[in-house]
Amino acid sequence: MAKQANLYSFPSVKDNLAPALRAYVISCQDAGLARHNVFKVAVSGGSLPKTLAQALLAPSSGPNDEVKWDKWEIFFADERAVPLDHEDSNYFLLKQELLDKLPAGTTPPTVHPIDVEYLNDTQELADQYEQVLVRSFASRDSVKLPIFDLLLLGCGPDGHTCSLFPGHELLRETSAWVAPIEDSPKPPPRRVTLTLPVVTHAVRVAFVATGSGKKEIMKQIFEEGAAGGLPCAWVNEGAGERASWFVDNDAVEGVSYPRRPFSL
Ligand SMILES: O=C1O[C@H](COP(=O)(O)O)[C@@H](O)[C@H](O)[C@H]1O
Repeated sequence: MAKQANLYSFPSVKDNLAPALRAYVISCQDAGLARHNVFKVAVSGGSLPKTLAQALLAPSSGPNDEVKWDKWEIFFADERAVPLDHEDSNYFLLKQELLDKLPAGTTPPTVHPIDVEYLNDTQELADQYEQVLVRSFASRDSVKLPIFDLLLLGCGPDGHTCSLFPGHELLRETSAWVAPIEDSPKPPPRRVTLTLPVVTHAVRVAFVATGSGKKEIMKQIFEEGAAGGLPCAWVNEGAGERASWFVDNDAVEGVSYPRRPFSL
């Protein structure tokens, strides 16, 4: 049986969670660079970019603590079908919180936003984004699934992750890498998302969830497991010990699940 997802809980986001997340991301980066000289990562929107910025914009403490931005290839775990300068855009959020704040003189990462030419047709938008993945991860004929070095994901208060929502038929998608959704229960309704098989096949999956507003859903995810039907729990089941949760104590207060002391 696959080992369980790791749950790391910290008293403070700024002082404990962010530094641990930074160490974790850098270790995934270094492993990716050792494998193929590039770090392929996909990121969520929502509350994640802000915490990620706290982690990654901190000054480096030495040669083993360097974010090698020029080697990063950044994709979006999900995206809303809106222009890239729209306040609902996950790209816009990441740009505002993180990309625009990289220190002067940094060679920027390669970033892959959606192609806004296809905003009126979410199937085409998803197909075009899948082609972006095909070009980056080799031809679709020769790879069954793209294997990201790391996925950095959020967890909604309903247990959704990416734009994979509880009870939605998209959870049954087995062949597409990127899928459209026209009826997201959380606005805006029209989006594209990585599919569950892509998520569970990543080398590493890191969730970030903070605040007492996540407490009830964390209980369901960790106490009921995949049987509870929540997308985040399905990722935990599919990825096993390759999944790690970076949460604050407020988010998991009263949750019965073993916490691990954070170490790499
Ligand atoms: O709609 C979305 O929500 C989730 C969760 O957001 P959070 O604010 O509760 O962290 C996010 O991960 C996803 O990328 C986004 O499109």
